[in-house]
Amino acid sequence: MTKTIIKLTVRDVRFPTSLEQHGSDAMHTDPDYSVAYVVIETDQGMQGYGLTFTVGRGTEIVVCAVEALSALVVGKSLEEIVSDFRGFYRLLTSDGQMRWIGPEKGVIQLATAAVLNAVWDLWARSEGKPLWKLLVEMDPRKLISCIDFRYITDALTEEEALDLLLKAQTGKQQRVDQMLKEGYPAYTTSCAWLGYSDQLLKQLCTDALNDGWTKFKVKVGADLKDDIRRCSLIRQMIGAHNTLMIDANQRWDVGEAITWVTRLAEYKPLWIEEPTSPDDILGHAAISKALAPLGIGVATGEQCHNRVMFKQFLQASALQFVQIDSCRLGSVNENLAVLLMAHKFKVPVCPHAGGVGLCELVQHLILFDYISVSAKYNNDPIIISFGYSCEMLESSVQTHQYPQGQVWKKLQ
Ligand SMILES: C[C@H](O)[C@@H](O)CC(=O)C(=O)O
Ligand SMILES: [Mg+2]
Repeated sequence: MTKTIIKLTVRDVRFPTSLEQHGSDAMHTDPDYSVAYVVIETDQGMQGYGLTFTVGRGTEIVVCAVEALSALVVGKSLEEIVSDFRGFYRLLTSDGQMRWIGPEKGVIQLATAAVLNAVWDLWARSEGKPLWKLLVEMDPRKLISCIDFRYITDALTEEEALDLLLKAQTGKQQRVDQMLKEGYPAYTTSCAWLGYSDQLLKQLCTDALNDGWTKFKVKVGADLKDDIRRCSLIRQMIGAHNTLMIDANQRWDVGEAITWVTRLAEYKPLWIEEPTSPDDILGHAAISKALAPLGIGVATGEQCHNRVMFKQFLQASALQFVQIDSCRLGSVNENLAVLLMAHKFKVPVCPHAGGVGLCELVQHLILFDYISVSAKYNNDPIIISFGYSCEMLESSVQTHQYPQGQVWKKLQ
């Protein structure tokens, strides 16, 4: 029986995280963690949930962009979409008029991500599977047919991508069993947001260590003296055996990044994340080259707006860790392209997940990457139910809806 999408709703949902500096970094000093939250509904009464992450003001613009795309979705059946998912991806990203405001970047790509995340969620739910399982059990040819290879064939052709997936079939069931038993390793960013006091950092770090965390990310970039103090403090607390990463959220120029990170090298960070503009591929290449002798890699991706950018970062050896983002790229379709390119270029994938819903969504993608693509992993349990884990508690959506939700009314 066909499932025709008859309705799409989108809401602006915001959490006032800036009040306590949760999520703060060197560039986003007052983020209110937010989402444009999409629900699609079929004529059979089934729903699919999708979202894209934002940080407060501006969410209303993403909501408008989702509304602009909705006419391309409503009226289509799920079967029609997934029988030519590449074509549907193109329909959304290559609309003769709307592509001018992208293409495949910025607000319109965030909106594409929210809509397509809802479609993938609907597809997984209609199959009664969590998204990762839908992907892992899908025929490799079908998976490939969901990817738009336009602009990336100089780095990865369809045939090569299929070959990578077919090769990774070996040992797949073992990896599924291992993941169900052990889960996939994760890192925490929650102890060391830039606006946190040293006292709070210490307390959160102690709690995280007690909970078994072994990998910690610290925000840096605003003040070198503060960074030295905070990195020294956290390194002392976690010991030499645990992993430290640092994240500057695009704060520096290229030369400044090299000098600053060199000053923090004694704390042995595994990577510096987003040292400079997310669009500066050659700048990232220069930073990578300068920091390699110090054993520090460059990570980026949370604001890397499409597969074409990732392609060039990989071709230019400008990053050592690929940070896919479930809501920045054009949903699962575009993330599949990036996972496969990263595998071809032998660069590990460590997803970005600081934001509403991102941890929930990206766990599906990294499980797929480990089981069906890279077969490489570095160990923390994860819990997943049906779909793409995008559904929010309706009570929470209503309380936080901007500006009419109770939480926001109280703050006015
Ligand atoms: C504004 C966000 O909290 C950002 O700082 C998240 C981020 O950079 C990360 O999780 O990495
Ligand atoms: Mg980051």
